[in-house]
Amino acid sequence: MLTVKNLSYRQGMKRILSDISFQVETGEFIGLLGENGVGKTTLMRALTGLVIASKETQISLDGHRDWGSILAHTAFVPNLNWASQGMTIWNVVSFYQAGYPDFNQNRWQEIAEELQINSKDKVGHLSKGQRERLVFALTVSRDASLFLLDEPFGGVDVMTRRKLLQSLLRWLPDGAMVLMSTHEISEIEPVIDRAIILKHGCLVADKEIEVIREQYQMTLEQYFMKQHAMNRKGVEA
Ligand SMILES: Nc1ncnc2c1ncn2[C@@H]1O[C@H](COP(=O)(O)OP(=O)(O)OP(=O)(O)O)[C@@H](O)[C@H]1O
Repeated sequence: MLTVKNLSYRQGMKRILSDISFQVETGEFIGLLGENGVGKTTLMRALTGLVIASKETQISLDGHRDWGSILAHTAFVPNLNWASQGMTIWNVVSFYQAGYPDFNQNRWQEIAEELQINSKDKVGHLSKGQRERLVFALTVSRDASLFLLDEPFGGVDVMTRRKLLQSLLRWLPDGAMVLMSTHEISEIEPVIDRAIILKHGCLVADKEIEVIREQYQMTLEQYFMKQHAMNRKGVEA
């Protein structure tokens, strides 16, 4: 289980994340939604210690509170900036494999084949979409407990995106927790269990999809638009 309590983050004078608390149960797939700049990426970076959250913040993953254990069980590839342009994908994978003992070679091969990732290609020669596919494949190839997927399919064409979402459920290890940010709300709806919505750096909604559909009789997109229309006091603006 992932528990996040009172997560806040400031950059200089600017408050980016304010007092965010939520839990992810074992096996849950969470959609992290919000407009551009609300703090989705920053939240994921804070969960991996890449940005230092305020001292009140408490994060625990499967009972672990120290960063060493949290990172060992969390799969997150924020970007490929660490790889030099001249490295081949094969080099990148070897590097990654050496750094993560839970790297699942069989899964990597299956994903790489499905995504038509050619291990001989150089990182510097990849298109935006191809880089995203590689980041996605590296992330999902780990036998981690928590998977942080930050807009994994932004530059990927719509047909591949849909196929990947379905395959993702098959590829993930049993009991895996997923936090995935996306702007493709209707595409993510069929696969997620719960939606967390951020607005102005605050968590404004944390709802199960079943509740949104059955109790509120809304699609996720309708629910998202409704949250978007609310002002800070929870009244429709
Ligand atoms: N490198 C940076 N330098 C300064 N401010 C930044 C930087 N990166 C992000 N921010 C600020 O942090 C806030 C949150 O950004 P973040 O990237 O987490 O948002 P996001 O919800 O992931 O956005 P998007 O949907 O556009 O990817 C933004 O409003 C931005 O002003």
